[in-house]
Amino acid sequence: MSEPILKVENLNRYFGALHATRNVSFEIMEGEVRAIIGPNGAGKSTLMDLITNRTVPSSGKVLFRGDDITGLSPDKIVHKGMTKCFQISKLFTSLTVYENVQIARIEMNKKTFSLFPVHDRYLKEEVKRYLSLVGLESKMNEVAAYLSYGDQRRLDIAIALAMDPKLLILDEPAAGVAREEAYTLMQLIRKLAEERNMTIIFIEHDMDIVFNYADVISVLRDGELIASGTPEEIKENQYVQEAYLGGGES
Ligand SMILES: Nc1ncnc2c1ncn2[C@@H]1O[C@H](COP(=O)(O)OP(=O)(O)OP(=O)(O)O)[C@@H](O)[C@H]1O
Repeated sequence: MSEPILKVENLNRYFGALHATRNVSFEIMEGEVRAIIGPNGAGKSTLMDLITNRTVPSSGKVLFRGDDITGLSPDKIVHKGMTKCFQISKLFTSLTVYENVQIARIEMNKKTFSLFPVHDRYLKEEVKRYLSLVGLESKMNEVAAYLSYGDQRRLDIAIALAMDPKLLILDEPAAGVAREEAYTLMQLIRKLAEERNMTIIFIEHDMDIVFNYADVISVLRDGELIASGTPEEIKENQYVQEAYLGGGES
């Protein structure tokens, strides 16, 4: 961890009269695993949509790897190295596991090396490599629709990895999977982050996952960033204690 890979400066977003993101500023260091927490409607998804420019900010800036990416198309942002998983599943459920990653990789290669088409054999090796990173190589010929939900999430991660992200944004990685599987997925995500020096931002409601797997936690309330710190620091935060840890109960 050295340089900030992402800087968010005074981001605001209004939906009519609703101030959904209030002057949010923060930095994320390269290689960091950052959790974003906050109650329903706090503005977590809106903030991620502003960072990936799926929602245009009312004011403020997003800097990624030193470049101002505010207003850049989501597609161009992916090619700069920022990918988001899980919000809208990109899986083609009637295709195989292999084909799903192959399509993502062909798309990525097309835009990156348009003058030099990638050789079939090389592409096959690449796809297998992404599948082995998430433990799905042995299931590569299975149809995506028939995978377990946990394996579909792994496939979603493999597709995201095929975009070669420097920053991977995950929307509730633990949602909808059994506790064991949630921990396994988070261990996988952390391992990938460490091995590939990838930065992770994840939105999560499950505090066990958040406190076990984040390096830094940011807390949103009513669109405002009210605290950022290590799990130990955030555990001491009065609002977090009251809202999440039962500290406010009499
Ligand atoms: N497109 C939109 N139009 C109008 N209001 C919106 C829109 N998107 C979000 N909002 C509002 O902005 C506020 C923040 O919503 P957001 O979905 O970002 O919260 P969240 O923290 O992600 O919530 P959750 O945990 O329930 O997903 C909410 O009051 C929501 O109703």
